[in-house]
Amino acid sequence: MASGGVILSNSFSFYQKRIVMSSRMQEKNGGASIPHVLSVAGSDSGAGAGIQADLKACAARGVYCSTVITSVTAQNTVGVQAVHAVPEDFVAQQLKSVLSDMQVDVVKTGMLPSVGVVKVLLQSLTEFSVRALVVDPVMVSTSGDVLAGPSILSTFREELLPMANIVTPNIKEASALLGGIRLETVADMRNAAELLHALGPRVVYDTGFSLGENLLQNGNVLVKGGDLPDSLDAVDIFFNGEHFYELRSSRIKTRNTHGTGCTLASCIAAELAKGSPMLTAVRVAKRYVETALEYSKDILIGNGIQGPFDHLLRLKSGSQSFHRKDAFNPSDLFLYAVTDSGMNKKWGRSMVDAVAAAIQGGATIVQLREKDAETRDFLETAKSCLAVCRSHGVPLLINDRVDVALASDADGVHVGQSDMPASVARTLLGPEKIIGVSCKTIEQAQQAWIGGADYIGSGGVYSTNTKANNPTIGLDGLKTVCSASKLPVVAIGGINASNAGTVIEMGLPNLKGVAVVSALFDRENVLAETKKLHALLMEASSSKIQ
Ligand SMILES: Nc1ncnc2c1ncn2[C@@H]1O[C@H](COP(=O)(O)OP(=O)(O)OP(=O)(O)O)[C@@H](O)[C@H]1O
Ligand SMILES: Cc1ncc(CO)c(N)n1
Ligand SMILES: [Mg+2]
Repeated sequence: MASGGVILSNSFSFYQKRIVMSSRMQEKNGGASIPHVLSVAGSDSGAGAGIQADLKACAARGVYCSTVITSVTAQNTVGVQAVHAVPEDFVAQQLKSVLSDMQVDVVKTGMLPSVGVVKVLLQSLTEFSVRALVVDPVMVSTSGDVLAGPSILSTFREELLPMANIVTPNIKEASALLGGIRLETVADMRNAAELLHALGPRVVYDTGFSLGENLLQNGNVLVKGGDLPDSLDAVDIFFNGEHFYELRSSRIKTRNTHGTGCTLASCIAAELAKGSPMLTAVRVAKRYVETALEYSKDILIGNGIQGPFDHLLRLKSGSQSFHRKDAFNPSDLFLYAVTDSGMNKKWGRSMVDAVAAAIQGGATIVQLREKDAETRDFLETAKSCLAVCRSHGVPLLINDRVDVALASDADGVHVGQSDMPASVARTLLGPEKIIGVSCKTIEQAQQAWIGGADYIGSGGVYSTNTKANNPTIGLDGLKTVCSASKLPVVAIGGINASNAGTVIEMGLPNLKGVAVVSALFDRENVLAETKKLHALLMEASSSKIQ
């Protein structure tokens, strides 16, 4: 059962036909299928919960998310100001548009504002097959506003829950579904999970990907304890019909918990779409919510009691987009300082002092090159140098170590031919960071361009003792690479005050500057040497061959 396994269920036998059809279509198109969640939910104008949370959660988990909007809410961090239900036949139309065209793996439901909408959804699920149904039985927002009234309870209980592979009520929703029973302790939550399991959900779930003991899974219940009174941990109870699992994480002290429920359910759906077994999907989802809350605990959006959090873990002030003024500017390559800890140690100065002096002397970009440092020390040095560079608007790149660049939030990396390929570094670092690649040949320059680099470093132009076994390419080699490169070039290797002028005066196309190590750092006075070289480069630039 390699793809599209047989789904067994009390009423979902129609699944099989569709799965055979869809795998045939995928074969015909020849493309890879992408894990796909369809969120059937309401819109939250404040974008912390509902459809917006679902889209962000799926994006963060690397899964495609299509959307059927059941209701539009005017909502913010204060509460829900108004609700406008989308007509049922229009919900049906959206479902048909998505499901008739796209291969959806998992449907996740949020706000279903009327019995009619639930019926429309169930009808669609008899026409188009999916692998699993995740039901978040949204009823009341944290602000106390009603999102689905009590008239819907019996439809949830009798028609929706029996179709769900997992249902994820919070404490209030579990209580409402069970006729208003009291839920105040973890023991009450266990009891509720068992009672809800008896109502359904009992659809047998097949990931369709993995064989073995995880292949078939019974319907599941997750009672979420985010709102459990007096609880130090955030405790959720998972029950699969056989075993209870008490899933605990630390309770993050934050006001930014709006949309945790929607996010958790979407993340479960996303993991199922990737082929995870149910318990794994739930554990990953809980860990993801905890991580996102911890990251976002101090962000401030809105003036109400419950704020949204950051699903993509990128908004915190201090992330680079707040500091760098603009994208990579090739003229920053003009005087490129590459550090060397051995040299700085020899002259009795710290790396930060050396970098500060180089910047003061006119260095336009700095690369931190640490071949022997322990990772922890390298990271600390990177952070301190970054503070200096940021305060002067000078980009800081890290030699070779993409992990250190990421951890320190430096402006980018410079990689050699035997380091990580530029394309992989680009995937890890994202579109904003700077990537430079050392290239000796036209082919390497071409490859750097294809891989998404921003500039290339070409050399060694002259022989140098900062790099062992590094053949020089000379001025001719530099000329060849510069003429063919689609990227800006910085010349490197044995360049100093006595030869920098010659390099610049050649007027090579794309050559934007020179990179130097010893000429700045194997000297007693870094500030004076950098100033001298800067003046010389200015002079040479004005007289270069046009
Ligand atoms: N402060 C917190 N720290 C850590 N985890 C939390 C916190 N608050 C909620 N959670 C977790 O978030 C998930 C969602 O639980 P919660 O009970 O808040 O759902 P919900 O009420 O449906 O959320 P919402 O209606 O705001 O979308 C659960 O896994 C819960 O344990
Ligand atoms: C649209 C919408 N769906 C779900 C919730 C529950 O958080 C909400 N507040 N708003
Ligand atoms: Mg909820």
